[in-house]
Amino acid sequence: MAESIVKIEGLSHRYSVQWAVRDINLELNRRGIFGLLGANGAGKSTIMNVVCGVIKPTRGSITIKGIDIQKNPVEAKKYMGFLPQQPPLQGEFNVEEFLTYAAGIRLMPDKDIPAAVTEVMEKCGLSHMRERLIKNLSGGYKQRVGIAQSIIHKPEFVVLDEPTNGLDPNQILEVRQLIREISEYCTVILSTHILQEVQALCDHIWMINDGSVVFSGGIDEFDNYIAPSSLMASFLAKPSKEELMAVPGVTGVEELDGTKMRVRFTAWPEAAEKLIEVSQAKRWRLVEINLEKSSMEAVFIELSNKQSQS
Ligand SMILES: Nc1ncnc2c1ncn2[C@@H]1O[C@H](COP(=O)(O)OP(=O)(O)OP(=O)(O)O)[C@@H](O)[C@H]1O
Repeated sequence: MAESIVKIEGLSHRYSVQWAVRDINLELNRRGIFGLLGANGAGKSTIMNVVCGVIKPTRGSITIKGIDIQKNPVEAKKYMGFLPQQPPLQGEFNVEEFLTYAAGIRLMPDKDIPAAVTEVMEKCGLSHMRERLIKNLSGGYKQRVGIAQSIIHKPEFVVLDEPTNGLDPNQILEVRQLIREISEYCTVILSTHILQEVQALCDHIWMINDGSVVFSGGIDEFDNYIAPSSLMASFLAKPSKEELMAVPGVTGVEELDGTKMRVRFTAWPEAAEKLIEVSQAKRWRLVEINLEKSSMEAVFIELSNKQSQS
């Protein structure tokens, strides 16, 4: 197995008496965009802040490239970048000055800073804004600067907390494209409560609910998390509702337009197989059959009601 880039073991954190996250175990050892998905208050920011060394966990350990962030934070932080929910920008600086300052904070050698600033401004589409005061930038450009400061030192991985929050639709698309480009040379962990965001960007989802991981898997697995329970069938010799209800496993029938019927069932795929078999035997002339999958929103709601790791 490849060397782990980030390893979270037994992470639990409480702010006062209440646990914000409990017993989180995650490991990342490849490039890609990993989504940390969860409703507001699920615990995403707490996990991100702990992973980035901003807060010390009540329990558990985090290593970055094998380096313990609590024991050796300066060394561990060389390998990571972080864009918090509120980007740490300085409005009175222009873009170039701010990125130079950010590179200094990252302890980059002085001689390497000008070239790194030029490179990151190019990567993030900021070169033409280099002299613009940050306070005068649009939301989308401010977010680009926030992302630029997180990757200026060429980290192995970068953590982006709600990176498209508050942006307009065009800015969202531009920032997503930038994140895709960054993921070609850097592992990205992205926190969001927006399903379309994970769908558009992520290879892998961890869903957090009430401080625990309730799902870990690919987008397709997430999409197929709820077993289908209805299908749409089109018959040229349409049977009656009663005839369809008599097919073993069918629990409900709804007439739709023209030749179409919606058929609900309990067991997948047995009920659908049985429906095809009976259709042939009774010459209902079944010409189309489509499974009706649950929406990602339905999966999100189902997982939001789940309590612990699967
Ligand atoms: N500084 C704090 N003091 C006390 N409780 C906190 C603090 N920060 C977060 N919490 C609580 O911890 C839980 C997890 O919060 P967290 O901010 O990690 O969730 P989140 O998934 O990032 O939510 P959001 O998407 O709204 O930022 C919530 O119940 C929140 O109220």
